[in-house]
Amino acid sequence: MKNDVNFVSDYLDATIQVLQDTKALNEQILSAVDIWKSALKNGRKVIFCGNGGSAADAQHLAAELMGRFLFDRAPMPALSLTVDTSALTAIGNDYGYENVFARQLRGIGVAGDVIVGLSTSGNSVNVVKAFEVARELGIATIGMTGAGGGAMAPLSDLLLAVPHAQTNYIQEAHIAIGHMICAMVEVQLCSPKP
Ligand SMILES: O=C(CO)[C@@H](O)[C@H](O)[C@H](O)[C@H](O)COP(=O)(O)O
Ligand SMILES: [Zn+2]
Repeated sequence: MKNDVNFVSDYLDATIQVLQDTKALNEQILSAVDIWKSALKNGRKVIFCGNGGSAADAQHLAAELMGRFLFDRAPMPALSLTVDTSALTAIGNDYGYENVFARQLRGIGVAGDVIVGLSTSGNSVNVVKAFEVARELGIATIGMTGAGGGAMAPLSDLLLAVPHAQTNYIQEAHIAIGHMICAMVEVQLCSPKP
């Protein structure tokens, strides 16, 4: 790979292809915008979770809403369940890693919130368990996954399944989708501060 002169070009071609194929999710992405907007308009919040690179994406997207995306405006309530190392280690240690998101969601989630679970396989058990709790509490579930959606598919009110099977390419499409949703929610819900 070190001497593969085509690697960069081939990699980017593959990324571009996955992003092209992600256009097939147009309707679902617009539906996600409506779900986020409706939660935020009702004073509810957008909650994110995921593992590894998807944990980074979860935090990244929550920060776009709490901070700013394209322009200065009021903060939108959002958080990621991946950020509190004390909660993650205590819950992981005492109740098992599979419960790290579900237990936090049970603690802070209320009906009308929305949870966005990012998992390229769709099979990360801690995200699946969070979706089960969300269903119990009346929290809308948006799954951001790879092709098929795995175990999250039947638990997702809305599934954004990037049509690819390889984690890195799926993650690259996830962050593009997340950014698009943030942009549309911000423009449709907020006025720029004068
Ligand atoms: O970022 C990457 C790979 O690009 C890794 O950290 C990756 O997120 C981890 O292996 C995750 O545990 C994968 O979990 P998931 O996407 O199947 O839920
Ligand atoms: Zn990664």
